[in-house]
Amino acid sequence: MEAPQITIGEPGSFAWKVFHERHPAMVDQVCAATPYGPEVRSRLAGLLRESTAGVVAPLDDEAPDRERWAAWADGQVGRPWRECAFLWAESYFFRRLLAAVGYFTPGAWWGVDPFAPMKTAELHSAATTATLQAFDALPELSADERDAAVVRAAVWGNQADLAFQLSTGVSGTAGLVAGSSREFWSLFTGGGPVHLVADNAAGELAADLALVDHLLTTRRADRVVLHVKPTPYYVSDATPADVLAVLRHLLDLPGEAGAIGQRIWAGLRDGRVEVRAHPFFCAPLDYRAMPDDLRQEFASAAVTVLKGDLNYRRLVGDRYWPATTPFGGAVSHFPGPVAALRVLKSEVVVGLDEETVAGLGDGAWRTSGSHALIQTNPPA
Ligand SMILES: O=P(O)(O)OC[C@@]1(O)O[C@H](CO)[C@@H](O)[C@@H]1O
Repeated sequence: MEAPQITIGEPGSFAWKVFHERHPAMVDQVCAATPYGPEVRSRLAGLLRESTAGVVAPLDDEAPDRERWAAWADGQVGRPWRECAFLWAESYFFRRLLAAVGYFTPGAWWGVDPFAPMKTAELHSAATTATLQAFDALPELSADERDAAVVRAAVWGNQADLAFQLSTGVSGTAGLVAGSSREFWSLFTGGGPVHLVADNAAGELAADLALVDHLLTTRRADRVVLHVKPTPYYVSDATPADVLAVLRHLLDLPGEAGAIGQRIWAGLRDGRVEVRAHPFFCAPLDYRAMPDDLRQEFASAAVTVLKGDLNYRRLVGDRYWPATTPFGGAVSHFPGPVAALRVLKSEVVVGLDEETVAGLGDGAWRTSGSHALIQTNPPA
């Protein structure tokens, strides 16, 4: 029995606040970071008005993905936005934002990532710098400690503004509502291709590259496919350009961060690391609807690792599931062994035990970014 779908029309709900509070602030940030002219700013203002009080308008651009989006928008155009599913609505919002800033239009802003200034600032921030410096502790750790530290970095990197704790004296499990790095590593029983579906650029991506490096150097994977978004998405989501930006940043650093950058660079050149950007990663759909080519890839993977909140929502289904809904049941549609590394930043959660849910109470733990989870579904 499917739980109720999350829509954006419930005043005061998290999804409603994303559209009525987060998006206007984000548009202000985008317009402050790039000198868009009055036409672009007018289109962005119109998108905010439409998405908070109007009906869904069709795409009016000639982008390469237009036909794909026409199919994904079938049945949605003409509906009041407030009736739309949160996942669909926000995904369409970001696709419309790219059109509004001229990302698909030959001209001044063609192919210019409207979120690049924010991603660059985060990559050079004090928090990310501290995270990358903390990589120097990795070689001093035992194998188990390094396993735990690398996973901790990947999980909490999803909080974006967190410099993860590598010292073995610091608990990395504070704020975990489910799972452990031991559970994560138990999925890796020996070699094969690992697929890592990345989330955000900058600091999170740097931690993900450290995880990719660790998977290869510890022979849990003989190759890693790193999936990123084909276009800018949900503000900080990583694109192929962001992978290069983070990799080049690592290469300029001394110590372990630089060494990781060199090993990833070599891995890209010899094929042990591959970057892909399948259109489905910018689709407004959950992973039940993934196309056959992607399904076959994940089915043949030793493990698929999904990073972040949006991937989690797409994996388990963006619904008001009871938090104790078994994770394995919620992800049984996913081909092959799968792991979710996620900071909780929206209301969807499954796979928690009764005691944990009771202990967490009714606070903002679901959306505040204070808690995280590691959940796995091993091979059948
Ligand atoms: O996927 P990420 O980067 O971890 O988080 C994405 C997010 O910030 O955007 C959506 C709401 O705007 C939610 O899924 C979540 O709050």
